[in-house]
Amino acid sequence: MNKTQFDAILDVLHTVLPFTAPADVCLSRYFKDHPKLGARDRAEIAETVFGLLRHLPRLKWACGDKAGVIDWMVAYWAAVEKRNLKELTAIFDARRMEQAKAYKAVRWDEAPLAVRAALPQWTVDAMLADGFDEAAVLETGRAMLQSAPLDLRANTLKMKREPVQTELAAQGIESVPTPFSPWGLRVTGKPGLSRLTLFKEGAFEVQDEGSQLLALLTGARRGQMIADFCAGAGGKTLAIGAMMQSSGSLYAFDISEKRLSNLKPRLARSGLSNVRPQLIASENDTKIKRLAGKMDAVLVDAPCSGLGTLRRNPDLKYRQSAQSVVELNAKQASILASASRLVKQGGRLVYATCSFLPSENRKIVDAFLAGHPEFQLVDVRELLAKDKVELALDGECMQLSPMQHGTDGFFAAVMQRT
Ligand SMILES: C[S@@+](CC[C@H](N)C(=O)[O-])C[C@H]1O[C@@H](n2cnc3c(N)ncnc32)[C@H](O)[C@@H]1O
Repeated sequence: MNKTQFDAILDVLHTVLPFTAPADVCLSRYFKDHPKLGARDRAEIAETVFGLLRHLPRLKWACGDKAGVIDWMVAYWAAVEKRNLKELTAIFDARRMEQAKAYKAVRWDEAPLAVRAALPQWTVDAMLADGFDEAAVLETGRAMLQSAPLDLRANTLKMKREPVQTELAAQGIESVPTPFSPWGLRVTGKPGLSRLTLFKEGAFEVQDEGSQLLALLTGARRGQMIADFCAGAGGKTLAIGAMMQSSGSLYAFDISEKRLSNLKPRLARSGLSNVRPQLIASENDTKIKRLAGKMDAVLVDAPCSGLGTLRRNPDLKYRQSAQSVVELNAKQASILASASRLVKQGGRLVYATCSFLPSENRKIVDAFLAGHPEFQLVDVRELLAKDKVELALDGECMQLSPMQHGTDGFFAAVMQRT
């Protein structure tokens, strides 16, 4: 740790901590504005900012009410990272060094549950209200403190998984097949991938294994009509398009013009020609009504709290609240009901989120099924077994977690129109 890195971390934290913009956006902007920072400085800055965000509830507890950003940084290095304090003498005065020594002796086991789980109180309250016990809160909170692996999805329209792995190895990038997704590779370390010709030519996309499994659950096949209702920048659209081998029609709906425009370069790389991006005003847009009853499968990757991605986006736990989850719940129910109208007789409806809160997941599905007896829940375990995916799951729906599956915390329920 040197003074340049320390000052940069402090600057970035001052822009991130009001939580008015995503931390990764603030960080990218900072690096763009400071092009002279070297790769090692950037890595140290990013790791410390994200580490501090992950552990913030603990740091606030350890430092007390009157503390500020520098106190949290001292506590982070001393009590969480347990750095050799000598490393910090170039930056901190004697008073701060005394503080650092005191933080080193913090007893986390004496802290309240939310602090031990490194989650804000509202998240813990929501989890307890949703049926989590204390052990599950702790296990989930702690699992979300790890950094996430780097997963790729081979674009089988262009190249199968094994040759992608071989080509990457030839470039010095090691990877292993992901345990569940038939298209996934888990890369060692965090090498830059966007400069590779293999990437530019569309042989792979970066995509968490859990996200790949959501696409798999649509059961998309050649020649079908499929809708990705909340397509965003198209992570799952691209996977579904490859399953369809670029045949049939794949509608990519979203209300965000910006996100859909981010899909365009990815689509160009992918080689897919069956995707129809469609900007809609809301889930009740007339474009939806015209396609009612026509789709073989509809994926609803609903807007959600994103709590299942805390390994990648630790600031989300401060940017969401009990109130925002309630608002999301109403949106999720409305989107699911509207999207369901697209599904044809015998067709499949997949409801998914990247959250671990049952209020955003199973409760939305149960309420939908209660009001739509023409849909039946399908056991995800049977579908996955047919695809030869051996995944330990507790029920008919898929709830993935970093601790059990090594993926982000995705949820999916599959329903069929009878
Ligand atoms: C979880 S993100 C989708 C991520 C995307 N499927 C992917 O794999 O990259 C949820 C998306 O829902 C979109 N959305 C929000 N409200 C919507 C609505 N009423 N109808 C359709 N999409 C909506 C958001 O713009 C956002 O892109």
